[in-house]
Amino acid sequence: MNWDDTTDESTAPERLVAASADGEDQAVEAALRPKDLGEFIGQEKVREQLDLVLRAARARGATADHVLLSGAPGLGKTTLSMIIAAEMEAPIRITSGPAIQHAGDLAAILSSLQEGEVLFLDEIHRMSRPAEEMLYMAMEDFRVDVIVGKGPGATAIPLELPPFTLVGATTRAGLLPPPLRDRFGFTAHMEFYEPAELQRVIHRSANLLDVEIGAEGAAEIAGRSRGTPRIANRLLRRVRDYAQVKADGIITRDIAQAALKVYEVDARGLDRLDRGVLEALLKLFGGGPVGLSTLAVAVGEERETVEEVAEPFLVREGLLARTPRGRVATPAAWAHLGLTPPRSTTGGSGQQDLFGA
Ligand SMILES: Nc1ncnc2c1ncn2[C@@H]1O[C@H](COP(=O)(O)OP(=O)(O)OP(=O)(O)O)[C@@H](O)[C@H]1O
Repeated sequence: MNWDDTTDESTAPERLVAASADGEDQAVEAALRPKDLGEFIGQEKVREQLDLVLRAARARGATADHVLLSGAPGLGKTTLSMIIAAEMEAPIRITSGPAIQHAGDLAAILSSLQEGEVLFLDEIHRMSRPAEEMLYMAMEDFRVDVIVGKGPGATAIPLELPPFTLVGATTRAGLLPPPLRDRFGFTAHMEFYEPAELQRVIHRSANLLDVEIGAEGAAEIAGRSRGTPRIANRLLRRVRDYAQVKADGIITRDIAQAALKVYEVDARGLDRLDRGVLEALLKLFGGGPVGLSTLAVAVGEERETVEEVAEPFLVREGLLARTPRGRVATPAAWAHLGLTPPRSTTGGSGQQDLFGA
């Protein structure tokens, strides 16, 4: 089982609230992708800046500058790369860092690009080192040196490339070596979406999927979508199923609530795993501090699952804090689970207070 919420796109997530794409998402997403910047919801600053970059390039009759998109999975990086190509009326080639293991793989792709083509390189931080170094020269001088032969007899044959636009995407901009980061003319950081923006995403998708949904139903789904359009679209599809089977197909607030109860996604977007971690922290350890390993044993999960899958969202939501003494629940966590903190627990800072230590 792989519940990786952050980087590994190769395995299907089994959680409804996972931000990475599963097989069904991939099939449906193509139909739901906004096709131009006007249709792209939210990310106002990124849209405005990108619009300027693309318009200016078009006016000059030039290829657009290389673009780096950073942000969590499911926020729209692939979608934006396709929009860049569409706005530049250019073809697009899509690949990913892990798919490029050798510099030769990259050379083959680069040398077959057409003039002005957009090359979308997802998970660019996972490319191999030699490929990365080849990319530096390709981005800057539109040239690569292809090495022919091995050992002392090896020779470098320079190969001219047509001008192209590289759109790199990464969930971890901090992992990119500065020489690579510096070669992008435009860098955009994508933020999590506000509930009102997700509501618009849901209405748009419902329209495309021919699903009837009220404003309150959309708000209910938006609030549980963890700031991520991909999750919003996935929850919408599951709620649609419920509405079809249990009601007249129309998504109201009551239907959305009842459906998401069945799927165990709570009002804040926490699923069974997230709630299990919080409940253990509160009920078994009085809100902490408790060590990660102990917490993991208590919920019957691997350390890594708790640390990498459940905790990032709990921390982002301000429900859990990682402190040097261990994991600690915040007052918001007690409130969310409807529990009363032990009297002497101030700000969730813990067991020590509780036992007068
Ligand atoms: N701003 C947006 N407006 C409307 N729909 C959006 C928006 N951003 C993303 N989506 C929808 O969310 C889904 C996921 O988007 P996309 O595949 O572009 O995310 P991503 O950031 O590339 O994810 P990953 O990093 O996992 O590849 C798509 O189906 C797309 O339709």
